[in-house]
Amino acid sequence: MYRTWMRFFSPGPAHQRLGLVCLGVGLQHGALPTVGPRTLDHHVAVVIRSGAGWYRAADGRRTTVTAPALLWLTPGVPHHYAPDPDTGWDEGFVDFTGSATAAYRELGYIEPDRPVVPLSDASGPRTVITRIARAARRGNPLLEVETGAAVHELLVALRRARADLAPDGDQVLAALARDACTPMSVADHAARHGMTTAELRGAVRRAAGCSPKDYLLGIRLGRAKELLAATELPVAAVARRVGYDDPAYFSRLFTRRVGVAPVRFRARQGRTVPGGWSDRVPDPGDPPVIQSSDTPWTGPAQRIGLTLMTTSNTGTGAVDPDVRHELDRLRDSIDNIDAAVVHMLAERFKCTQQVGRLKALHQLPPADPAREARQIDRLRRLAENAKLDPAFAEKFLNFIIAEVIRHHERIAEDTHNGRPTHGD
Ligand SMILES: C=C(O[C@@H]1C=C(C(=O)O)C=C[C@H]1O)C(=O)O
Repeated sequence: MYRTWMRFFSPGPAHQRLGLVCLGVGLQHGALPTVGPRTLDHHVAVVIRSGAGWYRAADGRRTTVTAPALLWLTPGVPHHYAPDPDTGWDEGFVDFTGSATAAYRELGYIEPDRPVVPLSDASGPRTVITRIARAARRGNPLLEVETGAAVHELLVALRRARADLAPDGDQVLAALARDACTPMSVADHAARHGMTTAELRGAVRRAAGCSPKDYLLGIRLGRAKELLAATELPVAAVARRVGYDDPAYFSRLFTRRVGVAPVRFRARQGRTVPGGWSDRVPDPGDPPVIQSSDTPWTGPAQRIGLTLMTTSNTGTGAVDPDVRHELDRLRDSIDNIDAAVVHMLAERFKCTQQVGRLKALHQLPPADPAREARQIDRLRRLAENAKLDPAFAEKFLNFIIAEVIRHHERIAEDTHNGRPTHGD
């Protein structure tokens, strides 16, 4: 016994030019009949979320398939598979084609040589397949574009769910991303992970589909674009902030990859920022949010029906007195801790102001990315030991350091212009 549901579509030439089109989607479970041997002219991702079965390749080799798993059916590659008749399996499949599949192969998202891919969890890909199935309803005027866009998402979800790539590669990438803007070389990064450069290259290629150099360049240029668009820092300062001592070299790299020079990129981004340009370095991991305030806010969000919470929802209403007591007790401690945090921060800023004045006097740059990288490393370790989220600790330190650097830049400016420095 089995149950099956499927839909097929025939996108026209304009949709084909999008680069990726969905040709069909299906959801089925039970002891499904054997598929093949057959060969297709397009791609199919078969995501098996429960059950077991087998897959036989063209050379006759048989592989056991245990959920959660992915079967790749790729053009021109013969395949033959079925669930075990006793257990059956539960699968979702998506048929697709298009010129973009070549790039996905190059990036390692589709591997025709590895038709059976163990997944660590099928729920992410399955959610996307269900969305495609919903978009496939008859009469949906956006069907082709909506399902095509979802195939891109499916490829990302499958890549993320692959059991073989999980923690190691991700950890290496996370560490590279964290230190991407320090002047560390690829060899330095490899050494930090106890790897040879070749091993690092292999790990990054498997995890991100590109070389470490390319991966670091992508992050550095992204950060540089943010600084160019959101601050007035001179290009040389932007170059330094993202790890290049030589601004001319930075400009050449930027121009080659982005297609326009940094100054030109900034000019093109030129737009009116409410409240003017900011000299604060925005933290990409912590985008600005609209704060709630005591005065009712009458901005566009309200005009579209968004209301911000402006009062405490644990006020004087009907709360059990014991709960109220416990809440008050905890909040007393929170208030004390907040006071200590403020006092400690004030002391820290007193020290950093002195560092700023020393730097200005001796013409040292306001920021020291290598020192920051060491501090972040240390703080993450401390956070881990203290059972605090290391990513949060890193964000918190970055937030403080950004403010310190802003002070240092101001002190340097004041010193060079002969003005008395701030904070005296
Ligand atoms: C305070 C300094 O200046 C900057 C601010 C830092 C901080 O707040 O800890 C660290 C490194 C510098 O980018 C310093 O160089 O020590």
